[in-house]
Amino acid sequence: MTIGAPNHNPQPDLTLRLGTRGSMLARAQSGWVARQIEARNPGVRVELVIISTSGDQITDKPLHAFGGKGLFTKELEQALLAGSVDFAVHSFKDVPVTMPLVDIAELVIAAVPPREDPTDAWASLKSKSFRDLPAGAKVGTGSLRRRSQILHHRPDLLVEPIRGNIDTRLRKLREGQYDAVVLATAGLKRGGVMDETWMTPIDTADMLPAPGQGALALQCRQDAEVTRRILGSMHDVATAACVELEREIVRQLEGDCHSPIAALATINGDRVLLRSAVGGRDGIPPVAFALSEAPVNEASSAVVAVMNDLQKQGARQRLLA
Ligand SMILES: NCc1[nH]cc(CCC(=O)O)c1CC(=O)O
Repeated sequence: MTIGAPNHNPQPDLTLRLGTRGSMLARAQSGWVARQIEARNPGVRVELVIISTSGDQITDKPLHAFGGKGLFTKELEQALLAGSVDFAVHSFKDVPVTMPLVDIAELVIAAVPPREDPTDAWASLKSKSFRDLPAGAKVGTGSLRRRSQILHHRPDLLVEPIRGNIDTRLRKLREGQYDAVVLATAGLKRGGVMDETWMTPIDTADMLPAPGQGALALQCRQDAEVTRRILGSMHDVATAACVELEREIVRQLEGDCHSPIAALATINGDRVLLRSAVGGRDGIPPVAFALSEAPVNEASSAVVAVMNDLQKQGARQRLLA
C-alpha cells in the first residue's frame, strides 16, 4: 500500500437482510450462515430479520395432519418476493421437492452450504439406542419416516407424536413425558445443545435420515445478481449433488416432506453411495430398503437402481395403500 493512500475496502460496504424463522434452530443456522458469508466476503454485513411461519404458529398438531407444502418456507418466500429481505436460509429437508413451484419461479436456490451431520440422534435419559428400551416404552416423534424405521426394528415400542421446536421436545423428554425422542443431529449441533452424555447419533445402518437432512438452502430472487454472487461463496458442489439425488427419490415416489421416505447420498472419492428406506402409509412398518453405488459422474444411474429395487418391494403402493 502507498503511504498516505486511503485504506478502503476493495468492495463497497453492503448489508444483506437475511430472512429467518424465529426458532432457536433457525436463528442458529442463520447466524452460522451470516458469519460464514461475512468471513468470505469482506465489506459485506448480514443482518437477521425474524419472520414467523405457519409451521411455527400451529404447534398442537402433527405436521402431516394439517399438511400442505412449505409450511416452514412460504412466509419467507413471500418476504423475498416483496423485497423485505434479500435472502432466506431454509433447512433443506423442509423445502418442497417440487420447488421451484410455478408461482415462485422468480426465486432460486443460489447456494447449498457444506452439510452438517445428516444423521438422526437418539435422545434419552435412560437408553443409548432403541435397542435398550423395554417393551411398551414411549418414543416421541411426529415424523412418519422415523416412526416406520423405529417400529421396523422395535414393533413393541409405542411411537407417539410430539410437536414443538427442539427446546420444547427436549423439555418434554426431561419432564418424563417420553422415554426417548428422535431429533436431527444437525439441529442439535448447530443449535449448540448436543449433549453426548444423553444424545447419541443413530448409525445410518439403523436409521436413514430425511432427504436433505443436515443441509441448508440459501434462497434469493432470481434477478438479484449481487446477492447471488455473494451467496455463491457458500456453495458446496458435493452437498448439492447428494441432496439432489435424495430429493429425486422423493419426486419419483411422488412423496413430499411428510412421507415416510428416507434417503441419504454420500460421496467417497469418485463414487457415490445412495441409500433409501420407505415405510408404509401412516408410518407403518416394514420398511423397504435399497442401496446402489455409482461413479459420481453417473450418479443418476444410482437413482434408477434404487428406484427399481424399491418398486420391486412395492414401495409406491405401500405409500398410498
Ligand atoms: N422438520 C423440522 C426440522 N427441520 C430441520 C431440522 C433439523 C436440521 C436439519 O435437519 O437440517 C428439524 C428438526 C428435527 O428434525 O429435529
